[in-house]
Amino acid sequence: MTAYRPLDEEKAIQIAREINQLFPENAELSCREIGDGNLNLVFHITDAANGASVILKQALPYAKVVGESWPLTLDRARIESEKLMLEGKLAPGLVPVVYHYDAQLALTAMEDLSSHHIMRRGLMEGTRYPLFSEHISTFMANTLFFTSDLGMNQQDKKQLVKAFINPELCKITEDLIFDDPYTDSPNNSYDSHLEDAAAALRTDGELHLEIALLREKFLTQAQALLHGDLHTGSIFATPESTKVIDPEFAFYGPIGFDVGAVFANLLLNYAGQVHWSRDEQERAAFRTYLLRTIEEIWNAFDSKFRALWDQHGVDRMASSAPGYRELYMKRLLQDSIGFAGAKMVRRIVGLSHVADIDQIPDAAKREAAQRLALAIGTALIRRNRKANSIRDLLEIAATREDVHST
Ligand SMILES: Nc1ncnc2c1ncn2[C@@H]1O[C@H](COP(=O)(O)OP(=O)(O)O)[C@@H](O)[C@H]1O
Ligand SMILES: CSC[C@H]1O[C@H](OP(=O)(O)O)[C@H](O)[C@@H]1O
Repeated sequence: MTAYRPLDEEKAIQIAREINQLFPENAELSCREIGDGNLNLVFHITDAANGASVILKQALPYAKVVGESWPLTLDRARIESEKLMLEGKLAPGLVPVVYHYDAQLALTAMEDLSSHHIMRRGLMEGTRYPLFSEHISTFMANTLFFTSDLGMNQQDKKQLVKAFINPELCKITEDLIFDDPYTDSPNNSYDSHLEDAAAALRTDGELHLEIALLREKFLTQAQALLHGDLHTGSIFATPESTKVIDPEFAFYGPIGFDVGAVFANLLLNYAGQVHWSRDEQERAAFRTYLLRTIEEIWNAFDSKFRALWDQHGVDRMASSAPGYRELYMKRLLQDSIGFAGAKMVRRIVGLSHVADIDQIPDAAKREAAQRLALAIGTALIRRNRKANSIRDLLEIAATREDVHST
């Protein structure tokens, strides 16, 4: 049995050689550590002879972004590999293939997706993804419906809840999204020009009530097996293809948390367009594209989820009680809007930010993007329980304006 040890590039090559059938015995392999996320090591290994390649992802026993002072369970590597394999069955073609999982090394060998781009980067460069709404709505409808009490055996579901208990990673979300931004937490991090906006978040009782309710949902509602961190940095895309990676935050939670994550990250890019677009015309066009994408995602998700319910629903009461389905879908929409808002706010004042905003070099433009993201995020949080349609979200985004400080 191999004991756990963090790999370096040389050791990663050795491990790749030991994994059956990844590479021919005498292959000349090269390796680069390419991890740019907050938590893990990611090794890209290539065979010089034919360009064949593989990704080895290894969990560290602490959060990489903070260091050894923030210990973190290695079990997240098991959760990630098992979730990826389940997603591969429920949403074929929309996740990388898992070749191998090593529990001792907390390591997953998976398909190399370097032919794709991280979607966050693509959006920052102005790339459009015409099939994204189709793909991500299928991914979410299939993975969420078939792991919920609506779409799977309810006794088996309880076993899945147990297998995906993920307390340490849930605690990160509970703190970073549903607590820190609303108090004077040492985890928070924001530009000094935002002090007034950050202070306002700490004293806004109406906002705190909505966040407390969303937090309660996140803590208690085992509705479906979530990806748990479905942001555009966890999506590889080309105009033709979409692949979702990095489900180490997976657990049984409220469906709107995944849907809201997608909305939030498209809206963070929307705010960042104050810089990423070349001129006002391009900005308006790209923002229209982003809002249209959100609308398409919701509409496609809603109709695919309902169709799965029609064809594969297992819960007699849920399928037959008059008005239940309408209420269920309306609550999903409201939750998605609320969680989207919470996820936007945390990326501006909390511990971990997004490149769409942080990599804006000009301070005045960055501030405009940050304030726009906060204005949209807080408005979504306030609206969530009153929302009736995806148009509520679109109207909120479209009517908040860029505010330049200079
Ligand atoms: N299957 C893959 N194929 C190619 N590159 C990958 C793959 N998985 C991860 N990466 C690269 O590693 C980076 C970090 O991966 P990610 O899973 O997001 O790590 P973390 O869990 O630390 O956030 C990604 O942004 C991407 O550049
Ligand atoms: C200390 S973890 C902060 C943050 O990082 C995770 O993102 P990723 O794994 O994609 O880098 C997650 O969003 C956490 O909230």
